[in-house]
Amino acid sequence: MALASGVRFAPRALLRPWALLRGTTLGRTEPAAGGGGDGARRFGSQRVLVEPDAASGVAVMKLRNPPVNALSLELLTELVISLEKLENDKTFRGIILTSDCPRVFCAGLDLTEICGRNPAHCAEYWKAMQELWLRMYLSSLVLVAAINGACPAGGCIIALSCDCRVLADNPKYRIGLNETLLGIIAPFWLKDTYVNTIGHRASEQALQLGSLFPPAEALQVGLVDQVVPEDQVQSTALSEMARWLAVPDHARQLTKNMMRKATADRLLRQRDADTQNFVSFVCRDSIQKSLQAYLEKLRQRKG
Ligand SMILES: CCC/C=C/C(=O)SCCNC(=O)CCNC(=O)[C@H](O)C(C)(C)COP(=O)([O-])OP(=O)([O-])OC[C@H]1O[C@@H](n2cnc3c(N)ncnc32)[C@H](O)[C@@H]1OP(=O)([O-])[O-]
Repeated sequence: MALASGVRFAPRALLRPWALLRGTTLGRTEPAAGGGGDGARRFGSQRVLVEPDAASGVAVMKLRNPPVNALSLELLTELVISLEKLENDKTFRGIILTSDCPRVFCAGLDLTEICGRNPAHCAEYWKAMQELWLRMYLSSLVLVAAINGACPAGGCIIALSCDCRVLADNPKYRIGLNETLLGIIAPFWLKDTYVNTIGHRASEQALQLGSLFPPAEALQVGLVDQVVPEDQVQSTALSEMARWLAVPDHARQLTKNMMRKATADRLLRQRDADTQNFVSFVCRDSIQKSLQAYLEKLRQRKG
């Protein structure tokens, strides 16, 4: 992690994301609607669509893992690879992260990845979640979350890993860490991310209660930076991006690193132990039962 002026500090080779790819189509490049030169070409994978604009140095990254952008192992892996690709391309200075699925930004962990699975699978999955958080939290790029749908649990963490959040003003688009309501516990690094964003007391309360905040409350508590009408989420995210990009990269990057490094280092120091804790916890019979019941409730709710 070199910290010289302008040098990117995101940790490299924390994992080998390619090794996790199973049957994905990452790397596909296709002309964006409207055509154009290289700057208008979009690329991505089955579950992550990247629309780069070389002229502005900003790429829009869209999650598209229908129906609810649950963070499957494949989605986590494809996100890490897309992020790495943009980090390594000096053309880009910022990413706007948004959803391609209607009404949902991201439903959080894909519960089918940790329910009824063996410990080895849960461990592989958790490492991929850690990896994405580390990459996003320490990214040298400006990340703006354009939250155009519901944003619970792991979805909230993805948003909180960004530098700035714009939420659509729709009472159904609630955001927060609701883990306790599923009978599970946010690990320390999710808790730290929450505390770093909204402070200790508000986190203590919201984490225990599993609070999901509607837009006005999310703004009030500081979980998001702006709440705007749904049709203005993208344009507001672009304006926010311009504000962040007006700052010289090296000064902003080093400041970001100064603010976030201790939190990320805490996980880096105990990644294996954190994985073991997670696996032994979610593989307990009682937790598996809670997760199964929650999934069943979600499936029935649909009907
Ligand atoms: C400890 C670690 C920290 C992190 C913890 C977490 O993230 S824990 C995660 C905490 N996350 C939550 O508590 C969020 C739970 N989800 C929700 O609250 C809602 O789905 C919604 C508000 C996101 C969208 O509402 P909507 O009315 O637009 O959609 P809908 O409700 O009709 O669902 C459509 C389909 O998607 C399915 N499915 C949904 N979520 C998940 C999932 N996470 N996984 C897998 N599947 C999921 C659902 O079963 C249904 O499947 P079916 O029947 O088609 O086979």
